[in-house]
Amino acid sequence: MAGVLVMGAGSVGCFIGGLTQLAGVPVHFVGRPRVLGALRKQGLRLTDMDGLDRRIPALDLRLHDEPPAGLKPDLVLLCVKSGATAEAATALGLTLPQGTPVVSLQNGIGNATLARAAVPQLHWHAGMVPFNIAELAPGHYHRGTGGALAAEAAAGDAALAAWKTALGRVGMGLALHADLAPVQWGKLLLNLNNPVNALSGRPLRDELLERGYRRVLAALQQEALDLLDAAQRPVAQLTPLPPRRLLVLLRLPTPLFRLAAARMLRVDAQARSSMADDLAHGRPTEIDALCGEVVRLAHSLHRSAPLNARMQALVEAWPRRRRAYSPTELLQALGLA
Ligand SMILES: NC(=O)C1=CN([C@@H]2O[C@H](COP(=O)(O)OP(=O)(O)OC[C@H]3O[C@@H](n4cnc5c(N)ncnc54)[C@H](OP(=O)(O)O)[C@@H]3O)[C@@H](O)[C@H]2O)C=CC1
Ligand SMILES: CC(C)(CO)C(=O)C(=O)O
Repeated sequence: MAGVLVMGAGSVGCFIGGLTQLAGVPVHFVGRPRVLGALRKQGLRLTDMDGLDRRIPALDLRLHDEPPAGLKPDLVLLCVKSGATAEAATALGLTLPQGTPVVSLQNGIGNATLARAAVPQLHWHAGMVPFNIAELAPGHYHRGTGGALAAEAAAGDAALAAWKTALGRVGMGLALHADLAPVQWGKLLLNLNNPVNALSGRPLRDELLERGYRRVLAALQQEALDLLDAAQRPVAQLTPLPPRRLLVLLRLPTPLFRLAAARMLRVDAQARSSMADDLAHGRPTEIDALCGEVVRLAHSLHRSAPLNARMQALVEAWPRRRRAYSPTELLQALGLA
């Protein structure tokens, strides 16, 4: 591949862009001063739970504060948070040649569709990142859970196939799907844990070891699954258990859950959801792209999604509260106690 452009050098952009560069592909990173400043000072360090520890010196990083004019990348990775999609897509549309492929590596269902509507001259692909990436220190990004990337691509798509080959050289999987919607909904079900994790104030592993938080997650997922069934939308299985059986697992008493969910608990002790980072830094969250998407699905069926709607309201009210919810408080706040 001649080159990849990362739009939004944050946790996902730096980690996946960095891996792509380690695979021998020239990568350009577009980001904001906080991250670019750190990368200029100390370069990029990538680590993971499986023992990866690689550095890219600052001198070898191509860093930009906006998409560089005249660049013709083979592929663009859109890695901004959902609320920044329209602005980032517009900036890409102003500089990139018509038809440039862009993969949205964002959570939620609608980012690629939104970007396509705003900038139809680029070739938008939905994508999915299954694992957690944390910024452990300025310029240091760490993968704390496992899984392979996924993206939507027609058979024979040259840009995505070349990226898949490149990622394979550094041990990262990329599954290509003709239709990514079932995978995106499967991921959204898992991301319904983001607000639970963010409001718990705890790392993912500690939060998942509290039955009260797991009961909240199971209730949010069950509401979403019932709606997906009613809408006849298929959901891909992204965990060892199918989504409905996962509900049973989540509701088990903790000693049983600990035994039965050993793979799910293979999470770095300090890993937190991306929404926990947003609350900690006072940034807007992606709650509307997660619980909000479930509420919109309900409305499309002339139904309601009261638990997801309530969870969205709790996250939106966080700036007025700023105190973590205990498992009992969260169950009560959702009317589940
Ligand atoms: N982190 C994770 O573990 C995972 C995240 N995801 C998803 O990936 C997406 C990205 O998340 P994440 O990497 O955590 O987010 P980050 O906030 O870490 O990274 C996004 C970066 O993009 C920057 N940015 C925003 N707009 C622009 C722009 N127009 N030009 C250049 N830079 C811009 C942001 O700056 P600023 O903050 O100043 O706006 C920020 O530094 C989200 O949809 C998230 O849900 C999916 C799976 C795992
Ligand atoms: C990887 C996962 C599910 C977990 O935290 C995530 O997508 C996020 O943090 O946004």
